[in-house]
Amino acid sequence: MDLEFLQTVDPQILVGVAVAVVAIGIGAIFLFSSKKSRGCLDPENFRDFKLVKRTQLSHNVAKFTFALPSPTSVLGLPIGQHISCRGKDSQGEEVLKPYTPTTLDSDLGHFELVIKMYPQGRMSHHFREMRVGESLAVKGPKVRGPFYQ
Ligand SMILES: Cc1cc2nc3c(=O)[nH]c(=O)nc-3n(C[C@H](O)[C@H](O)[C@H](O)COP(=O)(O)OP(=O)(O)OC[C@H]3O[C@@H](n4cnc5c(N)ncnc54)[C@H](O)[C@@H]3O)c2cc1C
Repeated sequence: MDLEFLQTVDPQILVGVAVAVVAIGIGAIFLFSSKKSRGCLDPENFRDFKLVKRTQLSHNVAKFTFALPSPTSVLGLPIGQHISCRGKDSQGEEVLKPYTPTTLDSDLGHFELVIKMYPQGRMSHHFREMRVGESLAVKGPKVRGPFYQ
């Protein structure tokens, strides 16, 4: 392509066109990102997610698939962060434990947890007893410092 004509154009006009192109690009990126779903989690309040599938992976590990509100919903958990799950232990006492979904926001409409269940584990009891159709109370993202306590 012959670009010689550019040498005849006023440099101020060229700068103006370049600024306009960059501004349109930034605007398009902003528009695209603001249209993305903001996710289904609330860091302050628990929300219920229905268990739609349970797959036993080994004698004490199972994959739990939970439905999001719509087939196009995303969980909205940033990579490296985790959720807080609420359940009841074998004594009926409330227990909260952190878990890291194995799905990403590229997985629409559902999220998965792979859970190892310990014989004496308090939250393990909750997951062991969970059946398809029941709901799990989840809040997040749960962010802590670099060291988990
Ligand atoms: C950031 C983060 C993310 C996590 N993500 C996951 C996840 O995706 N999937 C998952 O399965 N767990 C995950 N965990 C662990 C989870 O939070 C619980 O600690 C685990 O499920 C055990 O909880 P519990 O209440 O059943 O056992 P507890 O009641 O806390 O423990 C009771 C007994 O169970 C046994 N036990 C418990 N945990 C262990 C262990 N780690 N190793 C050996 N014995 C143990 C011990 O005998 C213990 O005395 C995560 C933890 C953190 C900090």
